[in-house]
Amino acid sequence: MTIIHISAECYPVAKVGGLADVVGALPKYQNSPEVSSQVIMPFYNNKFTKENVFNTIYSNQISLGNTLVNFNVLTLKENKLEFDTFFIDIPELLFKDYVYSSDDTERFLSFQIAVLDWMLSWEKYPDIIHCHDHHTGLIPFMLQESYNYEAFRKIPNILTIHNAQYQGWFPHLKVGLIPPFNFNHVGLLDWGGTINPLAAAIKCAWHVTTVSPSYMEELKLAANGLESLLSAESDKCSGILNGIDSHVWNPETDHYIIKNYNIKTVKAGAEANKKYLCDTFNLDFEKPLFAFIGRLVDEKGSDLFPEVFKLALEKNNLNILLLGSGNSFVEQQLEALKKDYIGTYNAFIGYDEKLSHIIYSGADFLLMPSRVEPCGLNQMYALRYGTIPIVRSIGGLKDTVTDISKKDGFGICHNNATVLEITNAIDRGINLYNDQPKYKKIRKKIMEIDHSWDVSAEEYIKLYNSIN
Ligand SMILES: Nc1ncnc2c1ncn2[C@@H]1O[C@H](COP(=O)(O)OP(=O)(O)O[C@H]2O[C@H](CO)[C@@H](O)[C@H](O)[C@H]2O)[C@@H](O)[C@H]1O
Repeated sequence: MTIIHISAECYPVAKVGGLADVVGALPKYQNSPEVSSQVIMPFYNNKFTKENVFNTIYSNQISLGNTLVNFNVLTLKENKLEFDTFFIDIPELLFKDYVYSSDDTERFLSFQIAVLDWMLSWEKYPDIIHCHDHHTGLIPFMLQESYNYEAFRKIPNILTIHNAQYQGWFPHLKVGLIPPFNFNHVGLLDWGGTINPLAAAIKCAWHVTTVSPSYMEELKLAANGLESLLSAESDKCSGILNGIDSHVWNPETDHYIIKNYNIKTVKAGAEANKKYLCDTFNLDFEKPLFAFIGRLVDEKGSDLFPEVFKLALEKNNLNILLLGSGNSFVEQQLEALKKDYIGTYNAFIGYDEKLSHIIYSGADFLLMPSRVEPCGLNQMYALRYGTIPIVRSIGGLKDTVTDISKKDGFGICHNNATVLEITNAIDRGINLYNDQPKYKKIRKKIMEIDHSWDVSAEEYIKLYNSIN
């Protein structure tokens, strides 16, 4: 079976968030003697593409409306990834030092057309086409409706929704950019009077998955306008929980962290990493360290942090360290807080993969007060590194973290994303930290939880077989 994943991000080539982690791991775990799982993604102008050498295996032109656009398909000369990866190089549109921008309609539409045009030249077509998020959401529509791609009509295709907040909307005025199709079916592109690639994919894909079972149920109630569509299509929808790449995210071998450790050596290992963080960010080693890593957007509850942090830091019994970027007003507030709590608070506004690994290993608690969390990978990384997650019970967080008050519980959960509930949850964390025997027992227990991709990758294979 040949599976083609089509995505805007893939770790370690290009990462903005969790989409990259999933697309960079799932194919590895799907590959077997019977299965070849491959990735097609855009060719960006970034660190990875600068540091690697590529071969051009195909060149052609696509029509984007009336404009002819040149594209190349590239492969790595020396592929160190554990799956075949193909890069669509469209010099004037995709080859930028960013992944997303304001002209994404043209950028990702040209990417999707180039992928399908190139696939037409293949001797053997793939068995499954697996699309990720709205950037590839017009592919299920084009496979079903575009005259150019009639040869692909029988290939089962899947859409995975990593985040339904973003839908890729663009006005009907631009419909001419999409390759010719039966215009009687133009309604398939529409949702609420505009072209909505995510909605089109939900309508046309053979099956739709979300990255956790709870998120699928929640989307039927709140999906940024797509609730009724997801309810109507629910027969072909299901949730499959993400896994983590337990080779990349392994405290025993992680080359980013200061000291490696396993379940037996976690005390010394976690302490060495915490010490590094305290020295680097001027924090107090003796106090528990609460951390946040992620995009500073409302979905993650980050707008609540300035108030939450002030209230918590006033008590002077903890440290807080934040790594993230996003909303500039929140960024400014978090920066401004630094001068008031020197010695117990710090924030690194930006993106830093290495630092994120050190934080997962050196922090005592990881905060995730998300308003929306389709799956969430951070809590699973935290568990593997022995850092106790403090989460709002929503989406994938609800599916992966059980409160310590329950039988076999190991995390701290709260029901609402409010300042009061988050500060209460932090207080519960401090109480747990002060009970060191209990804290250490839980730390060992969470490191044993297995969230590797093995189970979920198999679930996807079963799904492909069922729709084939
Ligand atoms: N400033 C920074 N510096 C370094 N690393 C940073 C960083 N900000 C974020 N990261 C990293 O990016 C990843 C974020 O993963 P998430 O699952 O939390 O996020 P995201 O919301 O992007 O993904 C969406 O897709 C994923 C995958 O399906 C779902 O789990 C999730 O719920 C959904 O919102 C983690 O690897 C994290 O360490």
